[in-house]
Amino acid sequence: MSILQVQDLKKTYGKIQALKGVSFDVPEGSVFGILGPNGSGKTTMLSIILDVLNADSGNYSWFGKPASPDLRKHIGSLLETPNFYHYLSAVNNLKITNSISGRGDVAAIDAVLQKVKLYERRKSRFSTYSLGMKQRLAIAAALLGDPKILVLDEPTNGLDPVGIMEIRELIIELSKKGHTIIMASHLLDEVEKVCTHVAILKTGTLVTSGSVDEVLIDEDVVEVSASDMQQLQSLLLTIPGQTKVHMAEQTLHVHFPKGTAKPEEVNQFCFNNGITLQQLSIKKKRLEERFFELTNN
Ligand SMILES: Nc1ncnc2c1ncn2[C@@H]1O[C@H](COP(=O)(O)OP(=O)(O)OP(=O)(O)O)[C@@H](O)[C@H]1O
Repeated sequence: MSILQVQDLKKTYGKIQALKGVSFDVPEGSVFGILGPNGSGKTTMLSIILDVLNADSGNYSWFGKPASPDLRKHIGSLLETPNFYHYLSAVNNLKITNSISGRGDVAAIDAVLQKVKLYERRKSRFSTYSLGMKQRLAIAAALLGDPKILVLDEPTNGLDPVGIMEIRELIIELSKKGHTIIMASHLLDEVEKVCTHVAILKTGTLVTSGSVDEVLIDEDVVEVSASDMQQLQSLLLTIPGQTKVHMAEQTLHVHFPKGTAKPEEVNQFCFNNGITLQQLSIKKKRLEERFFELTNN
């Protein structure tokens, strides 16, 4: 079931077309990454689906219904880092957040601090926290009221590798606990590690969306090597069905249309033609490689 359906959203700022008719669906339970180079429209998209900004046209629905204040209670969000009080503890900061937003109750504060693994440090001043802990507190604030959905804009921005890893683990943990997470990011390696689905934007246009596997696998690539690489390359150019053969570092990549490569047939073909393969594997594309292919960036 789709938790969010976005249909043909358009938004301009003066002469700038930030979104040029973007549509995609976010499946329930997914960790959905919205990716794109700087200025591609990620923040504009998140601001519209959170009702912070009005679209010029198009629509979106949460749980199959148009946005409403009641539905909004099921969505926690983190668009900008909240202004926490430096001299107050996590607990007291969240009490203030709670009294302003009316989300959750004071009793829920301990629970959200446990979820983001700040419970042990709940009484320490905010000023003593690492950047990663500060970001986890911001996510705790978004979790008040136990929303089914979390919308996060660049949740690892400005963090060091340890902070990034903490947020990654937290997102995976929250997903396991049943939250659907929608996050904008430009850290492709991180997205590949945490996201189940992605939408890729380029200058306001959706380039592709779907499960990470669907987006990554646009063709099959078999990676092979043998003692005589020149001879192998000449032979592979004659194998039925291949669309491209090229040398990549120490191996040869043989491309086939999606879903058609059969490694055992490649092996048999080489063997029948007098070549014993030293290596044979299906090559999986990295999200980074696919992203650059799709956005030409
Ligand atoms: N308030 C605004 N006024 C004018 N132009 C804007 C405004 N906000 C965004 N834009 C422009 O709209 C386009 C999309 O911006 P947006 O911030 O949505 O992209 P983004 O993908 O989130 O970028 P980044 O990764 O740099 O945060 C950009 O060209 C940006 O300059």
